Amino acid sequence: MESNRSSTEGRRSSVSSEGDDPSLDNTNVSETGSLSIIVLGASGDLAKKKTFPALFNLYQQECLTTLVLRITSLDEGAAPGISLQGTRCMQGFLQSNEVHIFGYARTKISDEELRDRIRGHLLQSKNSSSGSRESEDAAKFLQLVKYISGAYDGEEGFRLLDTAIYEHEVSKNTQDGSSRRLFYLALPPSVYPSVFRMIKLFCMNKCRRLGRIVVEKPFGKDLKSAEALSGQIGELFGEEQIYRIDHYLGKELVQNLLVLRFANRFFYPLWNRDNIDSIQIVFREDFGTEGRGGYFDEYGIIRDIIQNHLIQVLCLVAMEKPVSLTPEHIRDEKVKVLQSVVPIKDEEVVLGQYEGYKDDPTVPNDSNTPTFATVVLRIHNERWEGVPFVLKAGKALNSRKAEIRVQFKEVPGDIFKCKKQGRNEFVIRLQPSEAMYMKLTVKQPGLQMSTTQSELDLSYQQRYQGVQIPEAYERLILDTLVYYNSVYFECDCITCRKKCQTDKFDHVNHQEAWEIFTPMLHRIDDGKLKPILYKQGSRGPVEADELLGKAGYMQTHGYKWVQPNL
Ligand SMILES: NC(=O)C1=CN([C@@H]2O[C@H](COP(=O)(O)OP(=O)(O)OC[C@H]3O[C@@H](n4cnc5c(N)ncnc54)[C@H](OP(=O)(O)O)[C@@H]3O)[C@@H](O)[C@H]2O)C=CC1
Ligand SMILES: O=C1O[C@H](COP(=O)(O)O)[C@@H](O)[C@H](O)[C@H]1O
Repeated sequence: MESNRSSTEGRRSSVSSEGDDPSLDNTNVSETGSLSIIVLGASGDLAKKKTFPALFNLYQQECLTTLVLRITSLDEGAAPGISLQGTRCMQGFLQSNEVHIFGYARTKISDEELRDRIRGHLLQSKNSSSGSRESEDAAKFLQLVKYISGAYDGEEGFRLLDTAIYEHEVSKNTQDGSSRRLFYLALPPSVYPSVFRMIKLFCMNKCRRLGRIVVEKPFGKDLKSAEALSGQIGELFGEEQIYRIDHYLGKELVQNLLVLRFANRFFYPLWNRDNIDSIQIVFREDFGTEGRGGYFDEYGIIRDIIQNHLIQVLCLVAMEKPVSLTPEHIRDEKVKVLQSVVPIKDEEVVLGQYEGYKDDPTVPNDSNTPTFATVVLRIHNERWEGVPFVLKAGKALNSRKAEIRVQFKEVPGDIFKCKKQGRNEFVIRLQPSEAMYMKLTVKQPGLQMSTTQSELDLSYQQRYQGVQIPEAYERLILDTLVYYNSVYFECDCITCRKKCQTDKFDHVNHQEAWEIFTPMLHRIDDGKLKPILYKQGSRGPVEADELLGKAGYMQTHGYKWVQPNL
């Protein structure tokens, strides 16, 4: 222990004295070193519900892949070595012989207590038929998890963390400088600045290219703080080391949006102001802040969901066709959309706060924080002038759902009087039960000539039976790891490096998104815009439905989409 510690400190002092020596940015270093994933904020909600389960799934997929490959190789008489190597390069998921996971937070708990907190969440999303193998895998996975307690702004904790990581690296015989460290900040952004500094000072390994930082949304609290945060992180780390995650971009049906819009002829002529009357992008949750009051009250629903998740979806729905699928080209088009959004009017905003929100001891009694918001955005460009984009997000509502609802205009000169059946709608259900369905008017089957509302339905569970749709965070974390392991890494030119990054990391447009929301957020922070109380388990304030009506949305009465049975 003593010798490890002193060697860590020796290493550290040489790092700090070398400062920004370009030789540290050694792009030729081997990619074979041990991998340490450090989850900061390991005691929290994101870590237990999403980060650790995603890591577990990646860990498990590696086990399964290896197994399947062996069988395939034997059956086909292929050389097993080649197949295995090929898969490792392509997928490179978490290899138990080289990965270690470190949780870090202030809460004083033991390794075992952290494992107990996580265990149930690892198995929650799994189907019970493979129960005992899952539990065995979970037990093995949890043995890779170690916990270190410390402050976010104190040297001591980060030195302990560095020592623990270093011990792991030494145990894997990793050449100094070739170890990989991925720091995942599952923390409220208010602590990012000190955490960035501590990581840089005490935990960043020698080879700059092999140290990565993953940061969560919201990146800042408004335009000014986001710019300040960018400046702080930019002084300490290279842009290629930073991954800004928006997990909505990793959801299957969000990933599908570009394909849907730009690989299908159907949508081309219809996707514009001549045909579309309104677009809603909706996020609903049927639970409240549940122990996250300390984080949530500082941010509120607009910073938590609308400024990032829903605005990213809006960009993909509204943008023009990018020149190609490279992240730069996609970002260029997204930025144009954001820059075309006109300032939000107070009369096109409804805020809500659910009754009982302030019962959380971490929420102040006079909190003005919205837990619900409906905001109408207007895009001033040739395609969308006059079409309201209604963004709606709420906690403690009557259901959990995220969807995009595109409502078309009425048929001109309607000879069937089908107005009463409702307008055509195209709905993309992001979750739960991924689906796309088109609500349309058809002849009621039978002898008489009457019309009814029906749907063309693509329900994923039914259409893609047996296909396991990955959780958003699996994709995202895998991307950061593929960036480490990828065969593309052989060529280090910037274009090849970027190949392995899809557009799930939002480097640019958070600033434009903050520009849209900052004035309204400041009015809320100053108490000039106030939330209306709504009952838990309701649809939110009735004023929000009224605003939707004013924006032109027409509800189809008597129609309800029923998820098809298998
Ligand atoms: N929860 C979710 O489902 C998702 C969350 N996110 C993002 O992840 C980040 C973390 O969210 P989440 O895990 O839900 O939040 P939590 O409130 O659970 O906070 C995470 C951890 O951070 C520490 N912490 C909390 N508040 C403070 C504070 N004011 N100062 C210092 N440390 C604090 C606590 O650890 P300790 O006290 O032990 O140090 C806590 O366990 C946020 O940016 C959020 O937007 C993104 C997607 C989904
Ligand atoms: O980013 C966040 O997302 C979750 C909801 O994520 P989902 O993938 O389950 O829809 C939300 O609960 C949380 O408040 C927010 O920070």
